[in-house]
Amino acid sequence: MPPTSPTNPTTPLLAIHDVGKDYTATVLDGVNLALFAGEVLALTGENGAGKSTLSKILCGLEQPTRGGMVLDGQTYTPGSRRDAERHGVRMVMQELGLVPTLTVAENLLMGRLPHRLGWLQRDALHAAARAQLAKIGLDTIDPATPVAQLGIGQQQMVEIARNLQDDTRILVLDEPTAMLTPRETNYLFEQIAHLTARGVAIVYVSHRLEELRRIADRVAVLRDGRLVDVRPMAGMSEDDLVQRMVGRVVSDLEHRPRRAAGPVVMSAEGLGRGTAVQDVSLALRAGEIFGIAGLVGSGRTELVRLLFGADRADRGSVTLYPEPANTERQASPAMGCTIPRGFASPLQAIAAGVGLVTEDRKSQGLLLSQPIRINATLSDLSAVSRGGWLQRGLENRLVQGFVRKLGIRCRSAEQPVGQLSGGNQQKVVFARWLHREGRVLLLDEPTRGVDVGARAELYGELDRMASEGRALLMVSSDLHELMAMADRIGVMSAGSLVAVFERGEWSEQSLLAAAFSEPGGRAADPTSSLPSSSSATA
Ligand SMILES: Nc1ncnc2c1ncn2[C@@H]1O[C@H](COP(=O)(O)OP(=O)(O)OP(=O)(O)O)[C@@H](O)[C@H]1O
Repeated sequence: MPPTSPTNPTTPLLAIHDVGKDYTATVLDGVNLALFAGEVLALTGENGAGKSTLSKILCGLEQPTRGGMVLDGQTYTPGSRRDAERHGVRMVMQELGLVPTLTVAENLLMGRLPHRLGWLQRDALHAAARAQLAKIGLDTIDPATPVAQLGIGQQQMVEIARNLQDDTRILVLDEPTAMLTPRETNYLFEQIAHLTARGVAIVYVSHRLEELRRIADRVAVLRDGRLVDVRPMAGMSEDDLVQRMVGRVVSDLEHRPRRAAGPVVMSAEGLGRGTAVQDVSLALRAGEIFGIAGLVGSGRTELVRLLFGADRADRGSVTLYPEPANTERQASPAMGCTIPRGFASPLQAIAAGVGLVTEDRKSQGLLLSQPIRINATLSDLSAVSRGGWLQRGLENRLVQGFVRKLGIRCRSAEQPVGQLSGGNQQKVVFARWLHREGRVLLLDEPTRGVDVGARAELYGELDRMASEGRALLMVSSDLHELMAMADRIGVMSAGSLVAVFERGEWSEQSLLAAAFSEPGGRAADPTSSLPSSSSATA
């Protein structure tokens, strides 16, 4: 039963009739869906199932090829985002729409800035902004702060606050918590409860099933552009949800047995940059996954960037250890090569066998207008050439293998990457590193936006890489994922590595407590038992 609306309990606020969308292929077909005032409707499905396309049609960013919509009894054909907003239909997209150089207040009230005799009324502006921020528990943010100075989680919250207007009737949230801390997520959920009590309908798009179960009244599942199920959330388990999404049982988070760690491959000693990363020391061992937990803004991503040479450290060093002559997996006292302040550039890191997968697809250098084939093999042409000649057959076989293994949803390997859904683009980024010979792979939120079925495939690939003796470092906001996959978990807080737990030592609570702790509290020495190193300039 849909929840009752304050105005009318049975008539939908929005009715979607037989909506279809064709690009070069059909990506939505025959979608019929009713949205009721005051409900949270979860929209879920595998990567490429059509969730974003349907959301964009609701919000005027795309127009349907077939079918139509009725909003409150009136035909609804929004031709643009502005048009949809005039009808009270708003969307918080994954890509933030804020202007970084403007202040929080200016972003919040853009287009509605209070003026008097041509002068901007700053006091009125800040008062209005404060009221809007308070709605979402952001009372501590100064409305005069330029958005660029906020952390990414806070920016996401400002984006959400911007869309919480009094005239909002339908709010579409696309993966809204991807960047949020647990505390910010709670504020958001409280705000959603206020909105639904006022009769606002929420469409909530997410791959985070536990969130969907927590917040949604009903769930709609898309598969291959078709709506395969709409039902009340009450009584649905996560397994039920997964089975409806992918049509099979997926056990993505089985806990791995502890891996046998080999010698140290790479270490950091007192690595730091400004206050973002403060003197971090750690050692990555062949055959193990070292997890990094921490809140948004704790320095996790910055640490990975220093290890990869994407930013240059201003203190400390990185040491690389040669592969031991014997293949036995035991800590070897080999001499390492120490690089003061770490790699000078990503090219240097890649040449040394260090790779990076991040969830930030923009910085991955995906060539959006180029086919999947080119993007997947670009990072290592030697894998698809012989004697300096590109071997088309070899390339095709390799790429077909990735597409099959990772379930990349595409027409063919020749489809431009820019036409893929977000999660499928992420799989292409990952595919790049599957065939590369490398000793260390750094992963920053590698499964963000990736659906549950594909995530299981990625976990299998990480297992394989570890068993082949690669050292993996994996940053993740998903503690369950880290606890299932990692052999050790380091926790960052305020730029410092404040604790390192061995498998079997941690609990969700202890990891969270460390993430919220002040640096200088509990600390472990993660470099104990490091082999010796000699200083050298790379
Ligand atoms: N501009 C476009 N041109 C061609 N195909 C497109 C375009 N935009 C999206 N598609 C295709 O439409 C399908 C649905 O994509 P959509 O982004 O709606 O999926 P999604 O369910 O939101 O996926 P994800 O979970 O990865 O975000 C995909 O196969 C995608 O490749």
